Amino acid sequence: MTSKDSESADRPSETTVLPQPPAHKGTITKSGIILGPDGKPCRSCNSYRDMANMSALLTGGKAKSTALSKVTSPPPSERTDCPPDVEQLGRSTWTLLHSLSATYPESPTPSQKSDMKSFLSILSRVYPCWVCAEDFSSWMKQPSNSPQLDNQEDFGRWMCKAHNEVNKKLGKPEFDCNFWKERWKDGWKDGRCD
Ligand SMILES: Cc1cc2nc3c(=O)[nH]c(=O)nc-3n(C[C@H](O)[C@H](O)[C@H](O)COP(=O)(O)OP(=O)(O)OC[C@H]3O[C@@H](n4cnc5c(N)ncnc54)[C@H](O)[C@@H]3O)c2cc1C
Repeated sequence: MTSKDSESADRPSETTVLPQPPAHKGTITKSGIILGPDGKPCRSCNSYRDMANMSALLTGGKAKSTALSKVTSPPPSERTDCPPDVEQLGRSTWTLLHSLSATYPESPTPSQKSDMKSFLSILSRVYPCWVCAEDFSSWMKQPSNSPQLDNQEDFGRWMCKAHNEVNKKLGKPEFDCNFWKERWKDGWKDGRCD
């Protein structure tokens, strides 16, 4: 066995990585606050803003010392090191995901394709916002949405389509995927990223 053979033997083949349900689940309260598996408000599933609004509604504007109010106040403006809410986590994750597509090979090897397919499958199970993970996982499972990994352009456009799916769900404007490379790889033609 060559070192290349043993390397590929250690890797999961494309067919062995089956989509699984997200690893951690919780529930959604009637008031719309997403709880984690521990029954507490899930910080990475809600925005600080939504949790603060909900807390104000529940307490009639007065803060109470409950599990909810402990995570519902927006982070004090003087702090920049608070745990991420669903929006901060999302922005950071999209930055990673689009940057992965921007540096994906033009002609990937079978094992590079397999690695990326595994990564996306695992991400859709372990993403800390469990509702986001569930939706992302079921979207990817549809045959027309399976990751396009034959080359960098296909992957960049697939990632843009995946992100637009979430944008649509959240009522945000869709991004024009013709510009994915300017946004995430080359910089805009106006030179302001140089
Ligand atoms: C896999 C995944 C699933 C998510 N699911 C949910 C969810 O179910 N509920 C929820 O509340 N939040 C979810 N989020 C978070 C959500 O997508 C946003 O990240 C968050 O709301 C912050 O949005 P934003 O407006 O700051 O910009 P983001 O949507 O985070 O985008 C960051 C930047 O990417 C660029 N961009 C936008 N769209 C595209 C695109 N299609 N292609 C290329 N570049 C683009 C823009 O320049 C934008 O400023 C999810 C995030 C991820 C990674």
